[in-house]
Amino acid sequence: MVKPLLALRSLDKRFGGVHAVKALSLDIYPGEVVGLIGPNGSGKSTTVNLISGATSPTSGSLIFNDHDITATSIVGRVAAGLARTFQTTTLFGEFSLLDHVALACHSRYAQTSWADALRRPAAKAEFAKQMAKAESILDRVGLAESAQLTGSEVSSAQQRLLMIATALATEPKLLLLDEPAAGMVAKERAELSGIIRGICGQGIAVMVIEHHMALIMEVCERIAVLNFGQKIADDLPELIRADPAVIEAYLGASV
Ligand SMILES: Nc1ncnc2c1ncn2[C@@H]1O[C@H](COP(=O)(O)OP(=O)(O)OP(=O)(O)O)[C@@H](O)[C@H]1O
Repeated sequence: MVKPLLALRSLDKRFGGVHAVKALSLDIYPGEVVGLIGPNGSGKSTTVNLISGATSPTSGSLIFNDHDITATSIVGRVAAGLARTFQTTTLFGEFSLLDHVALACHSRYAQTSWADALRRPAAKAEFAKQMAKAESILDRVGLAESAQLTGSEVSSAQQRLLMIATALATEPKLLLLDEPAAGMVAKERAELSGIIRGICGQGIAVMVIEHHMALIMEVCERIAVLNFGQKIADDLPELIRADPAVIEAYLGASV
């Protein structure tokens, strides 16, 4: 039997009087694309923050790749193979797209700063390897032709793809995408769907939080639904679409 890559076990998060996430249990398996949907304020971002380590649970635990990561730092989680993007994009204005991804590749850099400073052959070889890796990642997200442009010279959709590229540079086993299609038009969303499929095709599990239902229904193999912090459904897209509780809480007449 395949073991889950990530297992959330009765996760609870309270912010003072606000009970943002309630006894959430959820499994994510290697290479699958799981959607997390729900109305505004239902706890989706808090869940991503709990998984990425940006916030700690009030109770409950997280198991990742057979290890309990409940108390593991963000850096430790990235090293273990967890990466995320954010609802808002953050860019270094003067950096090219290639620079952004190459910088993110440093999380897997095999040489020491001393070897770099002394320009040892092994450090030069590692640098060349990391630049080639950065170029290949930009190609995977359709940004190869824009590699030398700065972040401010590309469209907001391309900036969002760049955020995915920098997350991929950390070589994740699980990628969390927080509203990746925000601000994208139909053509850009279609490209994003293909990119997400390509990522999971390489064995990386993806969790997508997104309000754009057509994208979620098209790209996800499974969808979990939150309402008032509680999971109310976790099923195949076609069953989620027809689930009366989900329709009442969230979908309404939108699908
Ligand atoms: N740092 C915080 N301090 C206090 N309350 C918070 C904090 N973060 C989230 N909340 C509250 O927790 C609840 C869940 O918020 P969360 O942002 O996780 O929902 P969401 O489903 O991601 O919403 P949206 O779709 O609008 O982004 C909300 O009531 C929110 O106001």
